[in-house]
Amino acid sequence: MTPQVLIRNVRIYGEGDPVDVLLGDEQILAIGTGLDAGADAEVVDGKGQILLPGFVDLHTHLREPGREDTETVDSGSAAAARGGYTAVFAMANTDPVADSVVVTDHVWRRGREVGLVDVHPVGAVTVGLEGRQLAEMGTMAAGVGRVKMFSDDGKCVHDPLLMRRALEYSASLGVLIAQHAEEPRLTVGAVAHEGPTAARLGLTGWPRAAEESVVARDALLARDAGARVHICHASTAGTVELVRWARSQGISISAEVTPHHLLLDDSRLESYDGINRVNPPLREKSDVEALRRGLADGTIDCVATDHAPHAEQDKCCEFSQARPGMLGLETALSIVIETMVRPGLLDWRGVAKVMSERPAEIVGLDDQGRPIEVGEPANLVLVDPDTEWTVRGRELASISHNTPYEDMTLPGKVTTTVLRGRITARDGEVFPLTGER
Ligand SMILES: NC(=O)N[C@@H](CC(=O)O)C(=O)O
Ligand SMILES: [Zn+2]
Ligand SMILES: [Zn+2]
Repeated sequence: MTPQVLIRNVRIYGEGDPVDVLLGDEQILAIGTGLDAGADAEVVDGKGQILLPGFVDLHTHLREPGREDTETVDSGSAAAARGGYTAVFAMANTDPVADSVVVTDHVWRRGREVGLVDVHPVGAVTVGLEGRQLAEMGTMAAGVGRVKMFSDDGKCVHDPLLMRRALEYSASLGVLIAQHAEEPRLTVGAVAHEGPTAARLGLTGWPRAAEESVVARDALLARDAGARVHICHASTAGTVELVRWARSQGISISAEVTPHHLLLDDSRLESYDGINRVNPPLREKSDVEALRRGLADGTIDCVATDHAPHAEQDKCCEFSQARPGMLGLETALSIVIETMVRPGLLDWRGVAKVMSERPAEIVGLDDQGRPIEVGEPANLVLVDPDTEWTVRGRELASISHNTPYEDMTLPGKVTTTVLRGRITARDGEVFPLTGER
């Protein structure tokens, strides 16, 4: 049995008067004032803080197996717990690729052993992410890891016939296909957003149409297959418009935006620092604005980090040689506060929606993103909205340090994360089930 946790004087969703919340045995036991806990209960002072459902990340790269020098299930889980996450989806572009139940079950088991966050493996859509042959989605879905989401992320499933078949299978299996929308013929050698900045800097451009053409195509394929499609890391104003249109047609489409696409634009590239290289690339201010508005009005369903750890030698090199990707798990909430809450585009209910409820719904997790009520699973995060902190890559829990926010002072901090009634992170310290960190 999990020892009880009593959170005192906290405002649920940042609304109403402060209350006490008693957690025990995986569930919320009581909500009220002046609650009493057992003698061995852990008491957390929630004064001035906000209680939200634990965050769910549909897009995380944990690099295990294959690049354990850059991140592992262990280190990535620590980053997730510190960032307020209670569930993450670990992308399939590992080495070996997660295109078989052996790999997906391994990732799931490692996650359970570490116990800091529920690590849900994402299965590859095609064998080896090569885009030629469908992977055994059904076998992965039936494994102990119960794969619920499939993606070739890192690469686009660009063959329309294969994508169509994948969508058809996914509909019958009841799983989700997440597409990295990138028409590869339009992005040969591309390293930066195609626009005035890339032209001036002499960087090969990645046009918006490379993303948007695949979003449009996949919306139509999903319509015809009677399937759902999820768009990874939406980065352009046009993608927001296309998702809006598709939904108005009754098409089952969902989309995520990353924190970095909500905050940063391609003016960052002036320094030629590889830290700013990411797929899809940082776009223009007008795209950032459209993505924020799209997230605020629900056209974009959720925030997903695309946490992409890379080794120093793979980032600290010529811009065009740098690997694309940025850390995101520990900074996501602060970026959402900075870009959405502070400007008045989202309230705390809205944060709960885009960081927890919608992602859980999209992928069909029934124990996450739940209302904060008695009897519901105790997967929760406690947030101090009034504090500020300065990001230092070396102080993050990830093995890699490639944060684009180095030395930036950001608002808001996760103080405590609770998974099934057990504290997984508190004031930056993490509490794994295994002692081998
Ligand atoms: N986002 C990135 O720039 N990189 C991701 C792959 C991906 O999400 O496309 C990675 O695996 O490093
Ligand atoms: Zn991607
Ligand atoms: Zn990714």
